[in-house]
Amino acid sequence: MIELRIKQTVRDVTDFPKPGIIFKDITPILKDAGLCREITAALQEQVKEMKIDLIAGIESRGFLFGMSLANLMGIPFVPMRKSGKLPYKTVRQEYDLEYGSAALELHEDAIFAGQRVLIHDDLLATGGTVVAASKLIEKLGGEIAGYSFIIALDFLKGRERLKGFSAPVYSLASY
Ligand SMILES: O=P(O)(O)OC[C@H]1O[C@H](OP(=O)(O)OP(=O)(O)O)[C@H](O)[C@@H]1O
Ligand SMILES: Nc1ncnc2[nH]cnc12
Repeated sequence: MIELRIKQTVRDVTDFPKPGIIFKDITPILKDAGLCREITAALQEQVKEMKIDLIAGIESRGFLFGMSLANLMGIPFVPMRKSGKLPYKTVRQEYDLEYGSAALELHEDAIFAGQRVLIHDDLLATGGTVVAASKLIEKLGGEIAGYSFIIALDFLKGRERLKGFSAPVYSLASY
């Protein structure tokens, strides 16, 4: 079962990047090409009945499987990046993290009004990042079709923060 494979492979790193945080390190997954293929296929299986025009992936770990998934589905991928990284005109949203604060940006021509967007990230924790990503998509007139994560830290209540966006939330492994 994919959830068990993911949990057996992810590495817990205590006190990173700050004391008290147990960091879910997905880099061991990336070394297992077979598991990466299975994860991408499982992510696709969860959303295959949905109408999705494009996938928006969140820097940096959301790029890894977000791009693979978009490629498998034959649809575009757009990167949502941390402050100051995108070269063209952007829309911007500040947010708080489990361990700090940051801002996300998106090229203003990345999404057209009415396009249905699947937001992908590796991990849902407090939901601060993905709420900021959702606001960026709505600023450009996009519709949020759903949310796709590999891991959800359910004890941090990120799903509850996403309720206001009325879109399904999928994950492959929950803690
Ligand atoms: O639900 P939240 O509490 O907002 O946390 C989840 C976010 O935190 C991590 O990213 P991070 O900001 O550490 O950046 P990285 O992907 O570049 O490592 C993770 O990849 C998510 O994007
Ligand atoms: N505990 C955690 N592990 C990995 N990424 C995270 N992003 C936010 N919290 C995290």
